[in-house]
Amino acid sequence: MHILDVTEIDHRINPIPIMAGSSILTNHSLEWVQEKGWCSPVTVDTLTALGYKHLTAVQLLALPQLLTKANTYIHARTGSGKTLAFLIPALERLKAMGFKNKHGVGALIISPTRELAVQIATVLKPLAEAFGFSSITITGGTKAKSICTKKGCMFVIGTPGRLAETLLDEDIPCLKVCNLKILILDEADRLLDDGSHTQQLRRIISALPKEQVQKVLVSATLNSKCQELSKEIFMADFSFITAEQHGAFTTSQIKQKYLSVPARERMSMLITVLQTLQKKKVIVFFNSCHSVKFHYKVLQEFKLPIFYCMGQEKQARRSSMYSKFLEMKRGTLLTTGLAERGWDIPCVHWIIQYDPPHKPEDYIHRVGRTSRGEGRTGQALLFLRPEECKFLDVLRGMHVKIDEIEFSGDLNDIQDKVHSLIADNVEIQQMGKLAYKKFVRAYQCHKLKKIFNIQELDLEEPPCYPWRDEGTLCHLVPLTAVPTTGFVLVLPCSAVDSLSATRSPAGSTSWCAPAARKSSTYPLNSPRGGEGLE
Ligand SMILES: Nc1ncnc2c1ncn2[C@@H]1O[C@H](COP(=O)(O)OP(=O)(O)OP(=O)(O)O)[C@@H](O)[C@H]1O
Repeated sequence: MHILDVTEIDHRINPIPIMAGSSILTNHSLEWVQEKGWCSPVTVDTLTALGYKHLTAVQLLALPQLLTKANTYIHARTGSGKTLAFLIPALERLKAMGFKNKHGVGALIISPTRELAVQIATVLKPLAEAFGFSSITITGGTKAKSICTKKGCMFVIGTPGRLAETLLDEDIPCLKVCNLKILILDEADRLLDDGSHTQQLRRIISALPKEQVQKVLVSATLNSKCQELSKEIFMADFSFITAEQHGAFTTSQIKQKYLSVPARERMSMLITVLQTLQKKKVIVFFNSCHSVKFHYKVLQEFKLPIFYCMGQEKQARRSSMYSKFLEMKRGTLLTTGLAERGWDIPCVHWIIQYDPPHKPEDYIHRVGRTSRGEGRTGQALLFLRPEECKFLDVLRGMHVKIDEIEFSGDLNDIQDKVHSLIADNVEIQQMGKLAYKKFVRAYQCHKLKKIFNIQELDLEEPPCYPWRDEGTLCHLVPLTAVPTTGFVLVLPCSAVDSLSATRSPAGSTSWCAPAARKSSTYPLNSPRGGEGLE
């Protein structure tokens, strides 16, 4: 396989293209690209009207490469302009071959989430209109009738499940794919890593022509597993282009930090951090929807400017929360893996990973939601329990530069407030129990089991939520290992009976207020000279 990287642009294109420092842009103007014959005046005029002047490195690499019709993997760090890198050549190729709306679908773009599909459609819209090309988006909830417009469907963008259903539906004849020329998988590793997506992808591919379709797979993290699987699914060879000379996955403009916080202090620490960042635009990642809801409920009580958006909720609410956050100047969004990939939300100042990412690649995509485009900066904060700090070695192995941050301050007041809030509110208790079950389940299924090992969690402290119950932790550890002091505990009778120190007088399911706990004070300065929160 031929691997073309950014150093090779220097041979192909003079002068050396990359702008100084951490810029994602090249020195090459749109006019220069047009003179090379790589794009038409209509592309240049439209992009210029939108405020673009130069191509980014990945765009400069992808354009001549994709015009050759070769099957290609496109790799470049998060926020470096991969969307236009695959859209511009697709438009140019269809134009060059005289593809018309009447020929049916010319380019099919698949994305793992609805939000990302809509985002790609938004980037495509002005360009497609300028070319006179039609485009439609097919995601969960799209009605078959609305698909067949008079304008046609030259570009189709969608999510795997709904696309598979629609393309295989013979009652929707306007979606003619027999002339398809280009198939693009955005966030390809996510699409190929997920069993249900892969199944839908296979169904889609079965409906496409076997010959003539150029396949383009795009991601900031194209691992070898994804490359092997794609070769098997498509039965094709690929070229690999990367805009990263030193294997970087994220821009150096993201200041990445971590906090080592014992389990019992995590919630108070999160509240403290969010109180400090009230005037910033922040995304906080959790590992389950139940965890998002539980933390939302608790954080609301601290009058923080928060809201949530996650996968398992009605599309209308999800879309409205997404649009709201898009427009906001400040505020905190609590979310799950839904927002991990591709979201191009302007001016996000901070990314907080409260629950560890499921895979190292997810870390890269999560922090990549800040510092996007040219000249933008941002910060990322990873919460780790002390026993999880081995994860830092994995990140550093992926060229992630991450420093420790420490706080000064006493968390006791907030901790007391959280405990009494939970003790007084049955609804929050129930939400917390569910969240805790999901947390344990997610932890058990973690891809990096040697690091995120449920058996190695500090069982003297509650792992994440201030209680455990028989259905979750007690089957994982001998009951004797369950601590009897230092946390709020809700246990069913059987478990409570064996924990005399926490037994309620009635002997029924009990709620025990926190007993004496260690107080913790965080020194002001980071040992490695890191900064505090800004
Ligand atoms: N040539 C360009 N000049 C200036 N800004 C650009 C250019 N191309 C793209 N951008 C901006 O860069 C930002 C990130 O682009 P895009 O969403 O395509 O990134 P990406 O590489 O797909 O990121 P991710 O891997 O996170 O999905 C967008 O806000 C976009 O407007």
